[in-house]
Amino acid sequence: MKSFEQLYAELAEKAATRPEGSGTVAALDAGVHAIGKKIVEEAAEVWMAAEYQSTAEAAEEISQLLYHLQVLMLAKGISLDDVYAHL
Ligand SMILES: N=c1c2ncn([C@@H]3O[C@H](COP(=O)(O)OP(=O)(O)OP(=O)(O)O)[C@@H](O)[C@H]3O)c2ncn1[C@@H]1O[C@H](COP(=O)(O)O)[C@@H](O)[C@H]1O
Repeated sequence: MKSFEQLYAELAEKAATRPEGSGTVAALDAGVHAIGKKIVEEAAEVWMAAEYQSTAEAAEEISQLLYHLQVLMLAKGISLDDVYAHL
């Protein structure tokens, strides 16, 4: 289990070191357009899970949406504090 901050730090490290086989590196290389499409797809899966699936399944979909949002943040150079400033 990891926190939102821990995941962001891990993904930032992946982006910097570009380890072989990293899905995050592949997503960043695919670019903002592809990441954005993934976010929309995952958001729809969150919605569907919340309406028709279990609480645990909805939580898993939410975790995937948060992951892809963080990938977009990294692709755009947006820090956690940049986002937290608006919360
Ligand atoms: N938390 C996540 C995470 N959540 C979601 N995903 C990605 O989102 C996909 C989930 O999408 P779906 O369930 O819709 O499955 P899918 O449509 O079949 O997926 P794709 O065909 O698009 O790959 C997964 O296949 C992963 O590619 C994640 N990929 C990585 N992480 C974590 O990110 C860290 C770095 O990962 P790597 O960069 O791969 O090393 C690790 O700690 C991972 O646990």
